[in-house]
Amino acid sequence: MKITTARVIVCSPGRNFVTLKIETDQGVYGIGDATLNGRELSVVTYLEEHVIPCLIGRDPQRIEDIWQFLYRGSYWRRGPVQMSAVSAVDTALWDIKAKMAGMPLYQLLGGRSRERVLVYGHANGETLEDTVEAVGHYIDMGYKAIRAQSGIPGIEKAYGIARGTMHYEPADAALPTETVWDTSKYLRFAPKLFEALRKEFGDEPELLHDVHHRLTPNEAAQLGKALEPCRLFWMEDPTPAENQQAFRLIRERTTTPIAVGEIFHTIWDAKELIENQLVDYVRTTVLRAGGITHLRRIADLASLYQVRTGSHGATDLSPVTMGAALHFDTWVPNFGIQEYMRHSDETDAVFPHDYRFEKGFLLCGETPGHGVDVDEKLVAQYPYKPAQLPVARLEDGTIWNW
Ligand SMILES: O=C(O)[C@@H](O)[C@@H](O)[C@H](O)[C@H](O)CO
Ligand SMILES: [Mg+2]
Repeated sequence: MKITTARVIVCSPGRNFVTLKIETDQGVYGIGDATLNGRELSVVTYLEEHVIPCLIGRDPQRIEDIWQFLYRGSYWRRGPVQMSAVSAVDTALWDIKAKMAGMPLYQLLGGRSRERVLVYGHANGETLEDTVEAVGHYIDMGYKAIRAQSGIPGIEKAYGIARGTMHYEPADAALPTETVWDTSKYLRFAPKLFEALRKEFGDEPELLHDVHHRLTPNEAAQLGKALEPCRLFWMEDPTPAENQQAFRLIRERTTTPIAVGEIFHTIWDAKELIENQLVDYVRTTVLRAGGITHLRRIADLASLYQVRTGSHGATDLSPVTMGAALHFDTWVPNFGIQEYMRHSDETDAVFPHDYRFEKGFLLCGETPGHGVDVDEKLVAQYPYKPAQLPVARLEDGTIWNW
């Protein structure tokens, strides 16, 4: 069996997506997601100039060998551009293998570990009251777990505040939008939000919160401690994880569960955090860390330390990533939760898929492969639009973590 062609498909049905389609001499093809939000075209070039020429003529069944070839063979290993490209290839090859076997992907991975995949939705509001209302809306839709992000009094345009209630798109302009951040206002406000949510909705719903790398370890410990009575499912990315040891300080001071990893690219980014049990959930997904092949290694390491998965699932990861992630989640023994930020109707139409939402859970389909395709005719209606992620500044103008 041979790879005959591989093509990169760029489209913008509401937001930009980069998709890889690998075709074979047996008529079977596979689809992978290579979207790197705000830096999309760098991955397009990496794939077109450096990866695709190496794929033509290769046996697509040799997934492991192709992974090693692309990872080790580049010499310049790791990083978001390379690993998004490797992820797309790997996802497409698993799609091909599963289609050849006539099985849904989760069967090839080892079969079903659960009937359905618990997901959390995104409730956002400009004020505390709006956010409480938005959480109520998700509860009404059947969600069991909800992430709450709110505007903060005195801060204009902080992270995570959606324009509508259902869709949030941070990459909103061709040049980065500048947002403002103030840690002390945030630290005073966040516990009030979660106290109000518990008061309104009681103990039952799982509540999550994304700190988006904004705090120092000490501030993160203060927040975790203040949120303990509100019993969060997790506090996400409380501080940047470049220094993995920074999490020791947070861990020693609070029992609020911690999730990290949406910007990790390999097992090395997560290794110390996992081995020292400094986090509870690892959020790395299929698209960011080398596809199914490498994510499986991260999950296996995590399972030795009772760390569970909590895959990133924002809308900049296309339905292709969501489909593959759901097969992974259906199999992986140490599953925790899956993020599910709904795609727009245009996006869903461009990427026909067989997964579905039911009462707070997602269910992957039974179609052979990962169950997601790309409609190449529709794609032509949505050309690429430059869009970058925002930057954050403190009130005095200092650049901060976004
Ligand atoms: O947890 C999340 O979903 C966020 O951190 C993302 O929305 C993130 O900001 C985007 O994926 C960036 O592209
Ligand atoms: Mg996040």
